Amino acid sequence: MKIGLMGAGAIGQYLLKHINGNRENHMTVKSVFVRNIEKYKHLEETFHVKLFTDIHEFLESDIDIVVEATNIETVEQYFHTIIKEKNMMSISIGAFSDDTLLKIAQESDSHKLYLPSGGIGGLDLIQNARALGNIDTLTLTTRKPASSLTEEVLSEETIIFEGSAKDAIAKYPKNMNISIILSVAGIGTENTKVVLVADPTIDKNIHNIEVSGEFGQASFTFVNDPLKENPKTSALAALSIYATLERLEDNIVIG
Ligand SMILES: NC(=O)C1=CN([C@@H]2O[C@H](COP(=O)(O)OP(=O)(O)OC[C@H]3O[C@@H](n4cnc5c(N)ncnc54)[C@H](O)[C@@H]3O)[C@@H](O)[C@H]2O)C=CC1
Ligand SMILES: O=C([O-])CC(=O)C(=O)O
Repeated sequence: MKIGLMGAGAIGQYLLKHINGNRENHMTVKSVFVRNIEKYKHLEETFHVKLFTDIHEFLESDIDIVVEATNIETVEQYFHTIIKEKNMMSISIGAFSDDTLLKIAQESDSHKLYLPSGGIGGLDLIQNARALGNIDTLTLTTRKPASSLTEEVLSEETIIFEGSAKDAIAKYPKNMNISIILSVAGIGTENTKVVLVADPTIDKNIHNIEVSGEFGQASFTFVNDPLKENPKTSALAALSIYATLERLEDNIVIG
């Protein structure tokens, strides 16, 4: 599988290292879309990729799928163009917090949109639970190191947000993408409740999901190590892209 990567930040460089640095898998990043060629020039030699700043040239390059690891605005800017030309995997899930882009993807008869689970898991259960029955409540409680959420110096854990996933992503676009994948898998952004806690005593990103409905009830807790290049981002988010890409080529589908 030939990959076109958008973004060469923490997740992007993790993917370059683990995909192009591993001869065992059947994936290669061929093209990388960046804003500043000079800044990332070194990647061309290290990972044998070609850098692009023009979206059309990037999409016309020798790639099968676009993997996005930039930010919500970039997805909003380029999604329409990309999905006409290629399959896309996107991790800046906040871009799908209203139905606009999801509808376009749903109606596309030529290309698919893949949304990896990112910093959480359990989305198979959530989708199963809502398939033929109701989900009554769905709540995400996220606890992150205070410094990744606020510039204020906090001496104790503080709830900095409580409300819907829709409002959570608007206020914390770099920290609440998981609230949107959870909503999309479950009962929508207005019905999914979020509590966000800034905790000065922890160095992990901890996510707790509580769900109840006709199926019964479930709770999950994820205690994630952050990526050292970007402590806002859990290593699991980068892994979820890598593993979702791998599964695309598998004959056995689990979950
Ligand atoms: N769904 C999930 O569970 C998670 C999603 N994320 C999201 O994943 C995305 C990437 O995260 P990180 O790699 O940690 O962020 P990062 O800030 O380390 O890297 C983002 C990179 O994108 C580049 N970029 C920005 N605009 C661009 C454009 N128009 N064209 C090309 N490149 C552009 C930036 O220069 C930067 O190098 C963010 O949107 C983040 O919020 C992060 C963690 C979990
Ligand atoms: O990586 C994480 O733990 C979650 C995150 O930042 C997000 O959802 O935006």
